This record gives sequence, C-alpha cells and structure tokens, in this order.
Amino acid sequence: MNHHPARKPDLDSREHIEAFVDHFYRRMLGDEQLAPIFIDVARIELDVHLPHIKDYWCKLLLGDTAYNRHTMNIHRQLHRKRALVPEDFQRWLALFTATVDDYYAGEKAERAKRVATSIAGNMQHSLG
Ligand code: HEM
Repeated sequence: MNHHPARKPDLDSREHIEAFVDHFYRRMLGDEQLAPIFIDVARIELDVHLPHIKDYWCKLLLGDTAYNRHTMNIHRQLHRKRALVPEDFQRWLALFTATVDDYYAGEKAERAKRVATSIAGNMQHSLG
C-alpha cells in the first residue's frame, strides 16, 4: 500500500491563496465582533472585495503585481467611521493565524502569518 500522510498545502499558488481567503472571510463574516465592521460599517460587496484581498495576498506571497491600492488609507477611512481598537486587531490576527494553521503549512504559510502580524501591528500603531 502506498500511504502518504495527509499533508497540508502551502500558500504557494494563486489557487491556494484564493481558497485561503475564502476560508478566512467565512470565519470573519461569521464572527460577531468583526462581521458588523464588514457588513454594517464598510458595507462591502464580497464580489468586489474578495478579489482585491486575493490579489493583495498574491502580491505579498508570490510577488504578483495586480494589487495596487492604498490599503492604509482604506483602513484610515474605515477607522473614522468606526474606530478599529486593539481587540479588533487581536481578533483579526487570531482568525487569520487559525485559518492558516488549520489548512496550510510550509514556508509561505509561515511567511503569511509573519507578514500579517507585522502589518496589523503597523496599522494599529499608525491608527493609534
Ligand atoms: C482590525 C483589523 C481589521 C479590520 C476590522 C479590517 C476590516 C476591513 C474592511 C471592513 C475593509 C473594507 C473597507 C472598504 O472597502 O471600505 C478592509 C479592507 C482591506 N483590508 Fe482590512 N481590516 C483589518 C486589518 C487588516 C490587515 C492587518 C490587513 C493586511 C495584513 C488588511 C488587509 C486589507 C486590504 C488589502 C483591504 C483593501 C481591499 C481593497 O483594496 O479594497 N486588513 N479591511
């Protein structure tokens, strides 16, 4: 018999990154702390928002160039409508990290968590 241990994929292709973003948003939109920020405050349209987020992570992890928007300004505007507090960043990061760890493993998966932690820290600091 040719048994292989179940191995989690890495975040090393657009296909995997897109599936990751879908998993991550399913959690965020089911989260009672974060969902209202997306649904009631920003009123995102998933068909518009998710492709941006997918391009963003393909840029950070694969070097794709499709994403070219000012993420910091977008959160600054959001922050003016509804303050993003440290607990929101903690929750965002906890869901991000748990989603990565539940489904993915490898160099890029580790990098995604480091990059997310660092950007979340910078964002929280600069919105202060
Ligand atoms: C407190 C934590 C966070 C919350 C509640 C949050 C929420 C949101 C919301 C509601 C939007 C949509 C804004 C709009 O279209 O008007 C948005 C956009 C975005 N978020 Fe966050 N965010 C958080 C942290 C982060 C972090 C740490 C990153 C990156 C590591 C990130 C990446 C993005 C990107 C790339 C967009 C822009 C998509 C576009 O280009 O339209 N977010 N976020």
